[in-house]
Amino acid sequence: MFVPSLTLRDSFLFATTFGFVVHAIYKRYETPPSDYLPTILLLAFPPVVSTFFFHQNVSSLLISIFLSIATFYGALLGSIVAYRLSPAHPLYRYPGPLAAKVSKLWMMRITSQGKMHEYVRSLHEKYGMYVRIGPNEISCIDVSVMHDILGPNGMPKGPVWDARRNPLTEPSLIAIRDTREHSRRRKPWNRALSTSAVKDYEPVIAKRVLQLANTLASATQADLNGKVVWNGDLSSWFGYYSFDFMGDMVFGGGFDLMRDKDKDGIRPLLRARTKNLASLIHVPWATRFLLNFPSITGNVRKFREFAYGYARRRKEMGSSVKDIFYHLTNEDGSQANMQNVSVDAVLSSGEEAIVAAADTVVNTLTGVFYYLLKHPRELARLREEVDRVFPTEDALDASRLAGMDFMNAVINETLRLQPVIQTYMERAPEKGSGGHWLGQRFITEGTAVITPLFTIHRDPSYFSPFPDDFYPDRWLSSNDSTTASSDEKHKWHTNSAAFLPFSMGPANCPGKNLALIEMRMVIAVLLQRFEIDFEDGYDVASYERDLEDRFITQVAQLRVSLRARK
Ligand code: HEM
Repeated sequence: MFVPSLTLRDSFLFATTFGFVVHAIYKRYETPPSDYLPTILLLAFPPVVSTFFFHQNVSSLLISIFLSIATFYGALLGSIVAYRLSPAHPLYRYPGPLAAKVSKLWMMRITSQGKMHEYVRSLHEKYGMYVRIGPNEISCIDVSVMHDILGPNGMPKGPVWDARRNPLTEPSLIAIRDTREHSRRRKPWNRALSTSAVKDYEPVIAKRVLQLANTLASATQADLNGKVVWNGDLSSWFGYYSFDFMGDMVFGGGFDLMRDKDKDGIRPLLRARTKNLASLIHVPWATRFLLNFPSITGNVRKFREFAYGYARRRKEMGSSVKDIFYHLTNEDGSQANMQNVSVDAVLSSGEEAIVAAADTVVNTLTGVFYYLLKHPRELARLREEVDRVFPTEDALDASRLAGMDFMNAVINETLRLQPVIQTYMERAPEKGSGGHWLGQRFITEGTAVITPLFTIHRDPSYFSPFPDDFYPDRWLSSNDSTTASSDEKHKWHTNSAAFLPFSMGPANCPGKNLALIEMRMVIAVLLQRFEIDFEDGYDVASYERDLEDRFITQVAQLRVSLRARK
């Protein structure tokens, strides 16, 4: 067999050229590392071959290996960095931090610190409406193009969703990037969360809300001064409530956290899962590979097994009522378009429903009480509204609750300041489309765009004055897209087109109605039953300090003191 022999100089040239070629192949074909054969061929084969050539010139095998690896990977990484920073890159003109332009590892590091929302906001303050936050990713806060990004003629979901799905099973709705498949799988969700379906769920919500209020009332005890109080973390109790309700609606019951206090540790498990997945969003191509490491993604797998277990049980049990699972799985067989949905897809729907619904409601409810307790005047106004609308009976009538203007203003203002998805609502041009227009700007295929709500919702050009402060009044003027209140002291500017807590377009939140009913009932009934204050000694500043952006907002404790109202 002919074995070529190369000089030392040619060996360097060989390894360097291979580095450039492999970059070109990766750029063209985007081979993920989970495709093991191409990965081995591209990343291991060239250094092995060039080691052989180096060894023809250098007697030490170790030095040959070192020279080969350093030259090949040096050329590969150098080529990647040079391209990402060069005028040839389609995002060359977009400003942003150098490290972010070079590698996604930069944003991964920021995400791991839990303050991505604040960081992205600081970037927009420095660079403007459009910021390059990754080699192939921009962040956009230009409300005039939100329709082009999220709307019906916008773009499908972006690559972060590849990281939030199990690559070994069917993706759940939220992670489907193909527009047609998404629209097919979205139909049962629309049915399950339609106004008429949600009406059927109201008695279940009311039952769980009363259980929450009664459990807290019975937990109150006389303190040293003879006052009957309950001191504790309200956010945990919202977690118990929310899980119990979603357990009823998705799995036909089975969770009883309000009764048993999360003895199985479901909430900490979900929290750990959320944290693990958050950092992975920046390296979606590595998810399948990383899922093999229990230390990195053990919680992801464990939560999935837990949710799949309940979903399987619910599927075998069948339903006695039309709950969410009934609609999602086409239990009555009435939907022809659902006949081909696999068991895997059904099970992942169960997991998705819990994840999408539980944490979102918990964090928003906790935020509402945090802001109300910080603003006792607004708390008193809301209590007055509740007492006026429900003077004698429990506040459980969803249609009257929906008509309470100040209640809605308080919820809106909380969702403005503390959106559930703070940063990563991401979209990317459809595969094969070549790109997409955002107004006058063309975004090439391969670029992803995020619309960071935390930044948009606090932008003074959309919400003023005091965009960082809690002022429910800004929502009380007319419903025009840009409004100013007649309040003499403050002229409010509220651009409702910039208010997107439930997103917009074909992938917006189908659970909005359900979430609002759940939240209004809890808020109203707790205000009817209890006087509420921060617990003595609670460090109020810790709430915002400890709040984290883990793709989904994560709130820490909210320690309060409850006293039964006379
Ligand atoms: C305060 C409560 C909630 C907020 C603020 C919220 C917010 C959101 C947002 C912003 C999205 C879209 C993300 C994007 O555009 O990329 C979304 C999607 C979704 N939400 Fe919610 N959500 C809440 C509660 C719920 C509830 C109670 C459910 C019911 C089960 C639910 C189910 C879903 C589903 C299934 C999706 C995926 C939709 C799709 O991909 O087509 N959410 N949510």
